[in-house]
Amino acid sequence: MTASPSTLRLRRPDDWHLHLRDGELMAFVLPYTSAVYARAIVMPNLAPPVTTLEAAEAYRRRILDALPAGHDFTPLMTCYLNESVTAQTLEEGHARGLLTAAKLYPANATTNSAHGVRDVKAIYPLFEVMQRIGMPLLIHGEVTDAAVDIFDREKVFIDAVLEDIRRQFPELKVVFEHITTAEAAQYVLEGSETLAATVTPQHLAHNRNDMLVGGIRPHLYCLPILKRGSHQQALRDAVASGHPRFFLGTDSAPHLAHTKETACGCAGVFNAPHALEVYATVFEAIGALDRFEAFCAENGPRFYGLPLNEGTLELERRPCDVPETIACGEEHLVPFRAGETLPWRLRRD
Ligand SMILES: NC(=O)N[C@@H](CC(=O)O)C(=O)O
Ligand SMILES: [Zn+2]
Ligand SMILES: [Zn+2]
Repeated sequence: MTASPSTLRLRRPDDWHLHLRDGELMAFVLPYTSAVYARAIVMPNLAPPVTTLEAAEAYRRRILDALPAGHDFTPLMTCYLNESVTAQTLEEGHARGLLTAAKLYPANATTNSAHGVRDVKAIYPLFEVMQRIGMPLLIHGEVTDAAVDIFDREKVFIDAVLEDIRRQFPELKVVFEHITTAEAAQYVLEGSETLAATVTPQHLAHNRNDMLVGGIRPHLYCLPILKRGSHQQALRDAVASGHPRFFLGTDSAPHLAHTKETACGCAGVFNAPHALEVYATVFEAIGALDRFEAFCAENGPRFYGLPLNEGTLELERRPCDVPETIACGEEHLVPFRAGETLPWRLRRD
């Protein structure tokens, strides 16, 4: 590959961490993802959360029914773990191909996680089953103790919770989702082949100064919260290394603008419209364009044990203007990088 190519052709990517929401908002945001990605791991933190096969099947059907004509997209469904979920649900859902993975949210760690897990050890019997059947465990890795500083919650989670899960269930596939710290990157780099991580475009492109210096930018507020620049650099180093167990997961998490631009704003970045262009910009900035396709389209399916996608897409070196806002019915959404011009543009035929 030349040092500064004018186009990037890559295998069609997948998004291994996505919030599609439900109802009208889901129908509105879905095409941004389904136009680009062949598959996405669909997060189950609806209200109420997806904890049964009936709920997962009905949600999957609603997503498929909302797909625009001509979009070739497969939603990979997940189950929200808590004390109400049965081993039978996971086994049967996985055997039927309905449930690809299950998600651990520590109770109250993030948006719609009030029904999450209070005592992780109480669901160890479910991990036992998942390990046996080869069903990946996806983790929002933050402790929620009031005494732990918000900037330390991911780092503390590793020793307080994750390390014991890894020791007790070494063959359980674990995805440490949306990692934000040097400690998490290091933990995955040193881990066995059953441990992987997703990395978002916002955590690669930004640090907490971007969110807080010169005014507070609520559209960069997400969880886990952006960390200091040295952590951003560690994430960049991890993906630049080409390590096969780091892969694309946008964590696109739409919230209507008025719920973010308020005294107590929601956490979540709506990045589905231009996540791929931002990832490309970061990979170029760190001199890792030769690792870009594997990050987007190979490492994820290999970890999950799924086939690589067949099609390709192309990014062109042409200015791409991101709108300030995107109207959504009477409301609006503010996309990631609103009002900016990105150096890469996805070719949309
Ligand atoms: N990332 C976020 O800040 N928010 C996500 C939840 C999550 O992924 O933790 C959401 O559902 O809004
Ligand atoms: Zn999360
Ligand atoms: Zn998320």
